[in-house]
Amino acid sequence: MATLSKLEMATTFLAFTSPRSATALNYRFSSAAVPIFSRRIAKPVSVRAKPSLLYPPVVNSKRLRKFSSVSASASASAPPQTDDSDVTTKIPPDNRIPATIITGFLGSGKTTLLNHILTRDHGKRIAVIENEFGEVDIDGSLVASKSVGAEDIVMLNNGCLCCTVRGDLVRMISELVNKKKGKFDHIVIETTGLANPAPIIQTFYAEEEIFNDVKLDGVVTLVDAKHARLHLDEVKPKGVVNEAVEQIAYADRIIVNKTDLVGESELGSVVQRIKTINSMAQMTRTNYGNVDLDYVLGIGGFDLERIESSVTTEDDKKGHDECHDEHHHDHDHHHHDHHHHNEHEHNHSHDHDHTHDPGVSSVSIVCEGSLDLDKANMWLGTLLMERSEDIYRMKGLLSVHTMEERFVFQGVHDIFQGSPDRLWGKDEARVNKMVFIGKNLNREELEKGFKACLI
Ligand SMILES: Nc1nc2c(ncn2[C@@H]2O[C@H](COP(=O)(O)OP(=O)(O)OP(=O)(O)O)[C@@H](O)[C@H]2O)c(=O)[nH]1
Repeated sequence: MATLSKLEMATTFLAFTSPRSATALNYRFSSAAVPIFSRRIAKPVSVRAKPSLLYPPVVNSKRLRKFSSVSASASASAPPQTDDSDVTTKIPPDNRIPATIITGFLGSGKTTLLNHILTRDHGKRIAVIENEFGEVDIDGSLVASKSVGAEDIVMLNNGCLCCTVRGDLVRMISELVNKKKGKFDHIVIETTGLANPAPIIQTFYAEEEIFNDVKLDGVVTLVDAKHARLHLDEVKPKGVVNEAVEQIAYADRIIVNKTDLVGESELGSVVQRIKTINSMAQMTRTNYGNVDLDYVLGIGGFDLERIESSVTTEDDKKGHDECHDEHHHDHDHHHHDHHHHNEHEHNHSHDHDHTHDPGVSSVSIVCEGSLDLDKANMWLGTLLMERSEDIYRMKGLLSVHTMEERFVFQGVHDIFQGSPDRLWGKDEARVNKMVFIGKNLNREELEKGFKACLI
């Protein structure tokens, strides 16, 4: 894993560069970086004492595709790197091999979907990585491997991708890339039904040898319409994650499968429940994983240039003059969830004011206006530092005062990617849009923090 030099480190987190020189950057807020942030944030008097997320310095183009970790040994007093060149680079083209993670609870239909993908005529050569517990006859379950499709099917056995065999996953992907580059166009990874997708997602950012050649295209989560509620509502002992909830929380696309086994109202209730957890993902309903392949391959769920589609809600399309008040939702008191989702019902008469949701939920903020750069850096930087464990995913599109371009960002826990994208239109309303998915999200706190950054 690459480590930033002291100079790079200092300039990475300080807001010295001109807006024109801003370009894409990936960060990981390693625990080692925390003391540095804490020290700086404790002295907010100095501009230097603030982490800069929104105006990252120019980094050389190779760096753009490299993941960098931050070391605590860096000196905060290193001179700033300035670059006044007229850098027009925005988000550079990304030619890395896309990889899709297919996850979902036990029996939800992951292998069925994989077979569907492999047997369809899409012209893509797909390498498959299967993760199963125990001795499983791969050819038995993956009928497609006998016919057309899979260029390579490799198997990770005896362990869960999220823990013991993560090193094997890295080796496998590296081997695929080194030995078979050019022979396949896409990698599909099927996880076990009990996997938590987070460590798998993080592998794509944390391992430099993977990050440079392979990009995460998206997380597709299968949900068994018949049994989902049972799994989602299962009360786990304190500190134990509910895998079914986690799998939905990290998803870019959700496939509610096995709809032939349930009635409309049961299906509607499952769909509502899913939306409380993840309001960002697109959702579809089907049987036997029968979906368009475009729905699962080529998603761009982690691409900065495709942030807008995930943060644009139905309400946004109708226009808005002021900040959305996302607490206008129906609340489900049987569980700890609140319905922070796009197809929400406007309920102005609610008399409860829960601000702290102990479950996994989504919070969206949509608000017109421009942000003060320093304040926004401080807010996002602090949020990442203090709440990254709880914030599973976030995506946003911001309007920063003095910045002609929109600023787009996405994050998974302590991994943050941000970049200016296109220019704001002359008559375009400068609307900020953000979605957070995570645990213990306090909507009011998030909204208050954001609003305090507005000019
Ligand atoms: N009725 C019905 N059965 C389905 C549907 N999709 C898949 N199945 C069946 O459900 C069973 C489990 O499907 P799989 O594709 O093996 O599920 P999986 O998620 O890979 O299962 P695990 O690997 O055990 O986690 C199989 O018998 C499938 O044929 C569906 O939409 N409706």
